[in-house]
Amino acid sequence: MTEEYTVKIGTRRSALALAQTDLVIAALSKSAGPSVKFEVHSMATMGDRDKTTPLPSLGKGLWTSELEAKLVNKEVDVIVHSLKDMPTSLPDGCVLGAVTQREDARDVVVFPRRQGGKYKALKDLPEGSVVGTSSVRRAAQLKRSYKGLIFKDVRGNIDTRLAKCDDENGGYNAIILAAAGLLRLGYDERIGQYLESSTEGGGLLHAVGQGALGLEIREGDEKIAELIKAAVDEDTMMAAFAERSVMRTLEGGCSVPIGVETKWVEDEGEKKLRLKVAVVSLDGKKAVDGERTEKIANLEEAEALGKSLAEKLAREGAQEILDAINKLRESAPGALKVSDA
Ligand SMILES: NCc1[nH]cc(CCC(=O)O)c1CC(=O)O
Repeated sequence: MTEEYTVKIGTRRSALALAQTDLVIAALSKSAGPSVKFEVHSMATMGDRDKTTPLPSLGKGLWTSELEAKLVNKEVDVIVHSLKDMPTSLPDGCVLGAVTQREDARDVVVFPRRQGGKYKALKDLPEGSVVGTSSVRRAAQLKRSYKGLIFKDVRGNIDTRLAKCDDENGGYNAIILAAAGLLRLGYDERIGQYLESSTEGGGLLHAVGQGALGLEIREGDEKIAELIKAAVDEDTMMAAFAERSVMRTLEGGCSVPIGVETKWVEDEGEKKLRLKVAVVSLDGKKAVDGERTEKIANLEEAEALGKSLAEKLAREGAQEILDAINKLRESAPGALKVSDA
């Protein structure tokens, strides 16, 4: 007889977080069968509640810590996170048990509806146009290529940000969002331009883990570890471990300008993982870029690839850039906000 039990799933309460949790439950139910029930426990985390403190000042676990406390005391058994919101070092007793198949990992430009499709790309925007993003990674990389654009904070969940973009009094001529969130919520038609390393006029590298979901579980919980294997996408998981290893090695949190891009490629007849990394100063004036392509067979090799490329970039100037940002964080946290508008 199959044992009947209930798996409690922790998640944030935003529309995107709930949609992502539904995707995971659908994947798990298929293999677990009818004897396993799923129960959703949603909550607003500090990052959801505090809408004014600059993100860099809220610390690393702003989207995750309160859910992890519930995991450790067994109020939930699995947490479904946007992988990019998960710090690279987890609390004692918590492990990243599964990474799901990636949605489009790229960042995208959304233009206000009132502009009526007048602009198709960032390079078409007139000098002095205002671009909304609260991410220093996005702003710093775009400042490299678009000297005439002005960057301004835009906070809130995806619906809030789209509304601010469309608001005539909001002052934005474009905002930057992750493709994954828009696609998962069915806002495909709002995507005005995809940004990636090869974008004409200037693109950017996405956040570590962007577009993938991370399932966090208790260390040693073999039953749940086995259950969630059904949600794993091996290629995404190895790529994500390489990306997270870059971040961990450079000791950057979500508030530092580190961009990555990973792709599985065919190289000399073999399948390899290509990892690109960019570390950029806040003003976009200094940047260190790197790329490496290697055969990767497991998570340890993926982490080793990320670590060795990160160490090389650190020696080539990335450490200097990050040290300057960390010094600023201590002396003037407000300076880490994006706004120069
Ligand atoms: N920082 C918030 C956040 N966390 C995950 C996503 C989108 C989905 C994803 O990247 O997986 C977003 C919104 C955004 O950056 O546009």
